[in-house]
Amino acid sequence: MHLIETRNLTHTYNKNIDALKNVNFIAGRKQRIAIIGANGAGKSTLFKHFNGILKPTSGEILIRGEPITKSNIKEIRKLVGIVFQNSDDQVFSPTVEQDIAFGPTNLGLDEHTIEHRVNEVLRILDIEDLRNRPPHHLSGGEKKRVAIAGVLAMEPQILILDEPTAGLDPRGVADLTQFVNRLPEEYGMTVIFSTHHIDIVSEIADYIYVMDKGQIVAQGSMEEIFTQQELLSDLRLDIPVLPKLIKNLQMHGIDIKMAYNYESSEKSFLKAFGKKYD
Ligand SMILES: Nc1ncnc2c1ncn2[C@@H]1O[C@H](COP(=O)(O)OP(=O)(O)OP(=O)(O)O)[C@@H](O)[C@H]1O
Repeated sequence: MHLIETRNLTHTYNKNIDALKNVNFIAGRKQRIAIIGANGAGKSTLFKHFNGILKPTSGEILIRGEPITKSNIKEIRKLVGIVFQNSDDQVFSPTVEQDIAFGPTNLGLDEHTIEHRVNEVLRILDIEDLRNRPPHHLSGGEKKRVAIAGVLAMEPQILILDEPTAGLDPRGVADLTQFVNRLPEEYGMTVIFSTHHIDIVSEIADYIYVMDKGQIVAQGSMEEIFTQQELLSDLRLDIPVLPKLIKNLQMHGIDIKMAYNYESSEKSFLKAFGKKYD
């Protein structure tokens, strides 16, 4: 049984905008899945089906093998946490601490557990210094971290991040990359994220879906996706800078092994230049 499965999921807005067309998507335990696609491809619409915010026009969405119904929607929202693109809509309490406590409080947890969870996510996201600040006065990147903390405090099994790096500074992007990479092993979570920041895809994802005009047009490992440069370019997408550079070097006759993320590229470069990697 898959954690999330969609079968020919189709969504039409206002009876005339086909935002999703026959989408077949699968997410398993402890996966890190990237969904890439140009503006309007349907990424956010797909996410809104994962916890029942939207209902399919046709087709199915199954969470742990079951369709979303009135009787299980509360349980499903505990299981699937979504951080939306616009963090403004997700932070609203007088202080950051209260804001993060909102979800766990709604789950009916006791005070001690709530306090523990709030402290834990403030630490994980390195925002302890924001604890007593009003969230609506925070910067965009700070708000984003608070929004992620609020969802994480509910300890979802599946974390959905809609463009998580939008508005983050370079250090924020690096921190987020590191943080997301730890979630599957340390917390057993599955992470599904969309992004226009292609270089983080190669640092985080172990599986990629490519969307265009409401459809999944390609899916696979980094190697399977990033070797399709022409398709990506036709869809207004790109490949990460490191494999692009390595490919150019190979075309200039340099004997260097293809790699996709920073760590494996470093190994490839050191080997190509006759240096030992330790
Ligand atoms: N509430 C809505 N009502 C009508 N049309 C909508 C609504 N939300 C999205 N759409 C349309 O559905 C299509 C898919 O939009 P969606 O937001 O899912 O794309 P996206 O891939 O997340 O885009 P982006 O990268 O710009 O965030 C677009 O054509 C969009 O204009």
